[in-house]
Order: sequence, then structure tokens, then C-alpha cells
Amino acid sequence: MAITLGDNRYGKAEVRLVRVVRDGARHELRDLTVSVALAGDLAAAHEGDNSGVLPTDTQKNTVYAFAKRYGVGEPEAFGLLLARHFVDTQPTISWARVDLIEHPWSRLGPHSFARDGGPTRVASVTVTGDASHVVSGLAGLVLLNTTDSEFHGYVRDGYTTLPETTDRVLATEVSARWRWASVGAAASWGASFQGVRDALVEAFVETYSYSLQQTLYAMGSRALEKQPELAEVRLVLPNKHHFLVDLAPFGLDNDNEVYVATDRPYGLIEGTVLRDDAPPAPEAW
Ligand SMILES: O=c1[nH]c(=O)c2[nH]c(=O)[nH]c2[nH]1
Repeated sequence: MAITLGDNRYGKAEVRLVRVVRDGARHELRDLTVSVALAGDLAAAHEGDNSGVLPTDTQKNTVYAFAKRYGVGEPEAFGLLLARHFVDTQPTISWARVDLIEHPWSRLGPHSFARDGGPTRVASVTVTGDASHVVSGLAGLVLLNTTDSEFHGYVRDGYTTLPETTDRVLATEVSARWRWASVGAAASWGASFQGVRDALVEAFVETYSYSLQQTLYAMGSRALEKQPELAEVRLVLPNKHHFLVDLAPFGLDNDNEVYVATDRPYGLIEGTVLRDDAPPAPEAW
């Protein structure tokens, strides 16, 4: 029997980075959580030889130094810069993944901000010797329709109790990630993010829904139709159930007006929507 080292990676997780730009009285703010993971020829490290190990502490320092030296623009661009640096400067490293979460602040004044409760923007950048992949995304986008949602015609067996409905509340907290078909230096990361976000929201609002699965496909399709730079969209949609409360004991009817919002358990609807001519890139995820 032989025992060998399998897949491995190492890095610094969740580096908290806040960058202020103070050119004049109107300051700019970027607030990111950055995680770095590196892989390559690291078998020796797993046998006690650290000569090829760039410490995770150094990786963390590099995040801060790059923030000063190059500034922090769009998360995707900052991630590409970091990931390329690790692969190009470290002989043992042939793969770098940088995950970024941007924490949103809205402006209150020239140097004042309020932490925004809205969705967060995310990005995952993967760099190897000759290839770069970017997956952008968002998390925490909570959406709700008070009508135009039905759910019926489903399988019924001996365990089914769910009543069929032709009018229900449909609510979800969107997590979406989308893969860029190619990674150009001049990519409009910010404009693309706004475009995808708007497309996802529009499709949620405009789709007359017979299931969250149908809404998922409509959302992914709309993003791909509107944003030609995307190859693939992956969506995770929890069904944030709103159940009608039985008010009959109080002599009251309930014509789709009073609901209990439950947080668990919840249906979890997940799916990928792709362009059929886009070459797959599982390594991007
Ligand atoms: O949109 C829905 N899809 C389902 O698969 C499902 N299952 C369920 O109980 N409620 C719902 N709603």
C-alpha cells in the first residue's frame, strides 16, 4: 500500500482590508474581505521542508502592500493583480485563487459613510501559469413578490400535505455567481456587475412564476441575454416561505393578507444557466 499526498492548497483567509483614497476633501472607501489560496509543488512542505513555502503571513502583508501601492479598484482587478503576483514570483506556486467580498457603504457626505445593508459583491479569481478565470457574483439580495406566483401540479404521494396555490408570496435571498467568458485587462467590472444585478432583479419582478425553479431559469437567462461577457450563471435560491396564518379560530378570513415568515427549514433551489457555445471551465469555480 502506498500513501500519497492528494490535492492541497494553503493561504490566508479573510484578510480584512479597508482602503481610503484621500485625494482632496471627497474621500473614497473600499471595504473588502480578501482570501488567498495557493497551490503547486508543495509536497516537500508536507514532509517538513518549508523552503518552498511563502508564509500565509506574507500573503496577508502582500494584500495590504498592494492596496497601498496600486490602490483597490474593482474587486476583480485587485484579485487578478494579487493572484498573478503569487504565480509569477513564487517558483513553487502554479495556481492562485483570490476570493473577494466587498462590504458596501453608502455615502453620507464627503468623508462620511453608512454601512449598507444591501447585497454584497463577490469575486473569485483563479490564475495559473497561462490562464486567468474570473467569477463575479453577489450575495444577500433579498427579493419578494406579493403575487404572480403559483405552485401546483406537483407530484403527490402518501406524504404530501402541501396545499396547491394559485396565488402566493414568492421570496428568496439570491446568491448568484457568474463566469466571465474571457478576462480582458479592460473589462468593465463595475458596469457588468450593475447590468447583471439589474437583469436578475428585472427577471424576478417580471416573471409570472409557477415555481422558484422557473424563476431561477428566467433570472439566469436574462443575465446571459443582457450581458454578452458572461458564459455561465450559477444561482442559489432559498425559498423564503411565507405561509398563510389560519385566522378562522378568531372568526376572521385570510385572503392572502397575513403570513408567517419562517426561516427554516427552507426549500433550496440551485441551478446553472449557460451559453451552449461557451467552453466549460470547471477550474474557474
Ligand atoms: O417553487 C417551489 N418549488 C418547489 O420545488 C417547491 N416545493 C415546495 O414544497 N414548495 C415549492 N415551491
